[in-house]
Amino acid sequence: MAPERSQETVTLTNGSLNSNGHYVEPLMKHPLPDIDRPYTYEVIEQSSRFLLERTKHRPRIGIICGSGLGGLAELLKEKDVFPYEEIPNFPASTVPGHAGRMVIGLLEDVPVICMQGRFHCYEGYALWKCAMPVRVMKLTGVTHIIVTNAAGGLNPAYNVGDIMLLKDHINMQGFAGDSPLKGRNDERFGPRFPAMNNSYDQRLRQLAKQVAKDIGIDQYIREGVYVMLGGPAYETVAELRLLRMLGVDAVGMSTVPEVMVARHCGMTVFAFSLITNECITDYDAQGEANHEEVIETANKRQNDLNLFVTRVVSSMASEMTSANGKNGSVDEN
Ligand SMILES: O=P(O)(O)O[C@H]1O[C@H](CO)[C@@H](O)[C@H]1O
Ligand SMILES: Nc1nc2[nH]cnc2c(=O)[nH]1
Repeated sequence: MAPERSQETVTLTNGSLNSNGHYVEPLMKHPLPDIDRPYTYEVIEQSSRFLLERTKHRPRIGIICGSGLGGLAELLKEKDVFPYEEIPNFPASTVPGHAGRMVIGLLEDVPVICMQGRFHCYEGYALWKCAMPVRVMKLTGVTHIIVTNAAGGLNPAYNVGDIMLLKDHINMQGFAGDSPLKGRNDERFGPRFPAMNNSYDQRLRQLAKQVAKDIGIDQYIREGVYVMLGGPAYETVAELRLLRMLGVDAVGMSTVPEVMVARHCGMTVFAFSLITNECITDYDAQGEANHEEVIETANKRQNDLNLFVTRVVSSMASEMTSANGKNGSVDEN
């Protein structure tokens, strides 16, 4: 139907024609696809308030447990456990090896908030949704985050069972125009254009290397570059060869959105990959990547990793105490 003309403008369902007869789209009325509509600050606040009202702990350290690495959350004392389906606005965890619970409690004596299971974009979630729990943690008072993952070792010097401290990442989805920070920016979280160099805190990497030495696992420690691909398929030989040329050391399907959102809201980040399998870059190789091997390696390395993370958390909390007199807690309990 032809629009009704008035002298100055003509109103259409979604916009108007200006006096030159050009269609003018109304600002902000355009329905955005879900991918461009991250949760508002108020929605994130609702999730964090839900947690704060149900726990006495006030952690400043958050932990995201990667595939098969959720056993760490079992070590927490005086813990409060929140299945994701009970937390307002939380997506559901669908991957084996990801329990799907937020666990808040004491690791040794340090209060921590721990994601026992994370969200991946291959589960069908937008990148901002995969990373939304990081903002929830932020609004509960978290200032330092430990992000862990299971990854394929692409650097030929790496062995299965190694622990690669992330010194950098390649945001492959970003090359294609996707980002967990895409869409409207709310300055209460962070700036429109955040810097991403120095994302992986140097001081925490030093501290972790010292911890590894102290507990006798320094021979497994590596430092390298992680890439996140969308998954869920593992990589082809040609893709892996390309990634190696780009300087990638370990390949996974997570972490980058969480780290970007954490840096955007000013958190200090420490991240590591457990190398759970060797990336196959040889056309004649018989083996194939599979999630069972990933979980099996994670289970085998669980004890070392639990001790490693526990000690890293203790050392971080000591440093935070010296810096501001608080034992890794927003308010002393
Ligand atoms: O990154 P996390 O969640 O540790 O898991 C990794 O392991 C799974 C594949 O085996 C993928 O989800 C990949 O991202
Ligand atoms: N993309 C990818 N993710 C993984 N997660 C654990 N191992 C791998 C791997 O080899 N490739």
